[in-house]
Order: sequence, then structure tokens, then C-alpha cells
Amino acid sequence: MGLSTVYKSRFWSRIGIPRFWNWTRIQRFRSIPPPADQLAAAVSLDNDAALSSTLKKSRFSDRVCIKSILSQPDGGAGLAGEKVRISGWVKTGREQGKGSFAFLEVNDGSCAENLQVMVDASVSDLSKLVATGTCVTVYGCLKIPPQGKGTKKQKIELRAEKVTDVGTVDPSTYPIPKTKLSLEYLRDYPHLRARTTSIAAIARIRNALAMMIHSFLQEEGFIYVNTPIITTNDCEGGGEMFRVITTLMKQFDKLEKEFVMSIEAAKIIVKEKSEALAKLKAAKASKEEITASVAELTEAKEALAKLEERLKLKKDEKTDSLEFFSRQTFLTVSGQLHAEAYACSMGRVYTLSPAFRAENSHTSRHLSEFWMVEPELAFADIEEAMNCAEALLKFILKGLLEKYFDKGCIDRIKLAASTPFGRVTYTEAIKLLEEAVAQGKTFENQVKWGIDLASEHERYLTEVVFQKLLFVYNYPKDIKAFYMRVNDDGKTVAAFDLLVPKVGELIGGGQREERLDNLIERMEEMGLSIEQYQWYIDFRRHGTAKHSGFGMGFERMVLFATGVDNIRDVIPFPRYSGRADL
Ligand SMILES: NC(=O)C[C@H](N)C(=O)O
Repeated sequence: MGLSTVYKSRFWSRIGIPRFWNWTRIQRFRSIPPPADQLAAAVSLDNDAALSSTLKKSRFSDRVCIKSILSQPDGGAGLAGEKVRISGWVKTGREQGKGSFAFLEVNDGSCAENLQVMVDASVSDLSKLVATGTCVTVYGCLKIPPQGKGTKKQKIELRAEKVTDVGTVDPSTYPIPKTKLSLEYLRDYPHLRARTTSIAAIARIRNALAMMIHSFLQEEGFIYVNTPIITTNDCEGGGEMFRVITTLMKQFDKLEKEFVMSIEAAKIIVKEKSEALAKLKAAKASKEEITASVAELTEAKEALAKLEERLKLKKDEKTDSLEFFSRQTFLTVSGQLHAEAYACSMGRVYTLSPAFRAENSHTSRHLSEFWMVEPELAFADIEEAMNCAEALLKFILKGLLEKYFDKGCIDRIKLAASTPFGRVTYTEAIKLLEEAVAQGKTFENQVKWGIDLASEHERYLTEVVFQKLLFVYNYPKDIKAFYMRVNDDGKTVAAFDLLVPKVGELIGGGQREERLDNLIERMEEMGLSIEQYQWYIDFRRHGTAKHSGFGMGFERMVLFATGVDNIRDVIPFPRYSGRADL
């Protein structure tokens, strides 16, 4: 079976490794290894710490990290004879020599590799140690393992002298056995899935990406600012906001409890009255007695209904009267507007923050809670913002290659890091799509000037026409947010998207409308409350500055870096429609 057949047969997905690219369609990206190789390559080198031939000691603990042993240039062999204490979780364990000793592969999360630990039966109860997932602390001496059987690539192993703090595992209920598990299966165990090599690798790459983003932007003089999570503004104007109910819960609960108790009491009265009526009827009581009893019952029922109605009203009333900020607030969809305010005082700033979108889209590219890097640059036009985005991305990709991926053959990343990104105006892009249609290409979504590009259009442009990362800029103003700067043609705005093969839109940004009158005119045109945005208008009113910026979806960047298919697998605890359960 040739390699491409392996890919096409979805062999990788069957054994639990996510499918990577659409291999048959993306010619130039063909030689990419499947993600597990990529991740393995990444994690085997996820060690940015300076390599040295001595153990890297922590400033606050005498526990030795496995990374500091295995990342030695000689694989740790030179440390033979050192006494150490390590702690970690058993990846695999096997008793040998008829139960006289056991080998444990122990991982402590500091790197992807495991340290082989040899435990003699005289040291500990081996049956309690060998189950996958067991937590152990081992005191012992580092030794060069006998070459030959059972030693694999290990240049060093730990001979246990004492094993303590054993956290046992019952293999019959432990959901992360050592067999290959699909990423989809692991989604049900977000609290345990980081015990797998793939999820831990993704977490390390995520960490590395964040650090590289900070490095690049700090080197370029950007100030890291923190913008609010609770906001009153809908930056994108799409209405995809989560409303924050800032009711004082304690107060609310107390009031509600009082009502609920009264309602319970009223229900008891209704019950008593109806029983009394039933008794009178059974005893064939006089008509007057029955009428009086019916009246009492009706009165009790009315009282109950009134209480229930008042509780309902009170609930709404309470929600409003206890509104903490005395106005409606939302979870932010983007920190951009606030970042703009800081850029217009401090020059270059950026955020790396969570953002929230109440989109009901069940795709492999959307999350309700995601992270976004949002640089904002004063005195920059759209071109400078695109240049900044390209430089940032290339810095990250080169960093990945140098520090993380150099063992793997990561052509896709190499290509993206070394090739200038394409740049095409929206109008030119539409022409290219129209030409494709004229030549017989079919799209589900209609192609005509004015449409928002659908992902099939974006994919066609990046994967077929340009075969590289592609900026599309100068979009029709009607499909973009109010803050985009209107171009001289009056029809388009200086907005751009960076499209990436397979991932789709990785970055969106543009030049901001800094001209006071134009901004107000556009906001009025779009029916926005000028009142509510006074603060945003103010820094146009006082010392307005040309400025631009962009937002990069952090999880989408992780998707691109790792080649993982689904965005739910690259954030530790994903939130999406129907799921926020821990
Ligand atoms: N900062 C940005 O330009 C990102 C943009 N507001 C978005 O959310 O797509």
C-alpha cells in the first residue's frame, strides 16, 4: 500500500489520528506527514530550555522534571549515578521476570517522552503500579540500562529505591486506556484527555504559539493591554452576543425563596379546601354548605394564581432592579474597540483575550468561547496592518520549524513560512471565481460582487488558484462592520481577511474609520446608537489618528500549526452550542 493510498483510505482516522488535509486536492501540500507524526516531532523538541549536561534544578522544588533528564544532549546518559526524585503518571507498565520486577513508562507532563523506571518487587507492590494512569513518586538512581532487550531508545533509566504517593487506577473504569483513542472520543473527557500524547502535544504547541506571539509583538514595541470581557458594545454589529445577567444572585435567591414558600403554603390551602369540598359532597351536605365551600376553594385558587403571577413579574422586575451595572451588558465579541482607544494613546498595543460569539454553528471551525490576538497599530494603513499580520505569522511559523518541527518534514509550514502571502482585492477575487464558474466550476453559493465569500469560495481561492496563504482586501462596505474605513470609491472599505488553506479565515482586520464625520455618517446609516458609542467617537474628536489592526483567531492558528481537524480539540475545555458541561 503506497503512502497516498494510506491517506486516502482514511487509515489514520480509523486508528484514531485525525485526518489532515484533503490529500487528493491539495497538490502542493502532498508531502505532509499525518498530524501524529507532526505532533510527535513537535513534542519531542518542545524543549526551549537551554540544554546543559547537568540537571536543571528548580528554584522551588527538589523534584526533577523528566524533561531535564531526557533533553540532555546525550539523552541523559551522562547523568548515570545521580539520585533523583521524579513524579508522574504511568503511561504503560509491565511486570516481568514472573513478577519479580516491573518496567514503568512514566510521564510527568514536562515533555512528551516517558522515563523508563525499573521497580523491583522488593521495593513496592508491583500490581498497584502497572495500570495506565497510576500516579507515582519514585526515588531512585539513574542508571544506563543494559543494552539489548527491553531498553528501546532509552539512554537512561531510573532504578527505583522507594515508590510513594501511589494514586491507583481501576483499569475497568479509567476512560483513558493505553489503546489509541479518537479525538472525538476524548472530547467526552476534557478533564482527563491531557493525559494522552496528542492532547498534551496540542497544549504544548498552544503554549509555544502564545509565547511566540508575545515575543514578536513585544519585540516590535507593542504593549500588551487587557480589554474588558463584560461590555456594552457589539463590536461586530452581528448581534451574536451573550447577554450577561448581572443580577445579584444572593439577593435574587432570597426573594425567590420567600415567594416559593408562600406559593407552597397557598397550594396546601387549595388542597385542603378541595378535600373539604369533596367531603361535604360525599356527606351530601346542604346546598349552602357546598356553595360556601366552593367559594372558599375558588378564593384559595385565585390567591395561588396571584402569587404565581407576582413571582413571575417579580422575577423580571428583580432581574432589572438588581441589574448590577444599571444597563444591559454582554460578553465581548472582540476587544478591538477598546484596543483602538489604547492604540490611539500608546501607539502599538495588542490583546490576547477570550472572545464570545453566540453563533449557533456546529462546525469544526467555530467555538462559542475562543481566544483572539488583536494587535492595533496607530499611524498604520491597511497595507502596514497586512504586513504586520504576515510578519507575525511568518515569525510564528519559523519559530515552529526551528524549535518544534525540525525533526518532521513539515512542508506545509515551510512553504507558508517562506512564500510571500498572496494579495488580491475582493473585486479581483470575485472575477477569478466568476471565471471559474464560466469554465464549468460549480459552487453551492452564488458568485457575484457584493456577496460575503463562502468557505467554498475561500477554499477554491487558496487551495486551487493561489495555493498559498492569501489576503483578500477592500471588501464591499455593506458586508463589513461600521468601523472599517470607507475607500475613495465609496463602495468598498479597507478591510482584509487572511485565508488559509483548510483552516479558512485565520485573520480579519483593516484600517479603521478615523474621520469623525464619515464615522458618524456610517453609524447613522447602519442604525447604530451614536449615544452609546460616544466614547469610541471621542478619540476621533480629540486628536484623531490613522490606525489599523487585526484579529487572529488563536485556536485557528493552533489548527494550522498542528494540522488537527476540529477546533474543539485544540482548546482545553471547549464551549459550543449545547456544550459547556464542566
Ligand atoms: N481586531 C480585529 O480586527 C478583529 C475583528 N474585530 C474581528 O473580530 O474579526
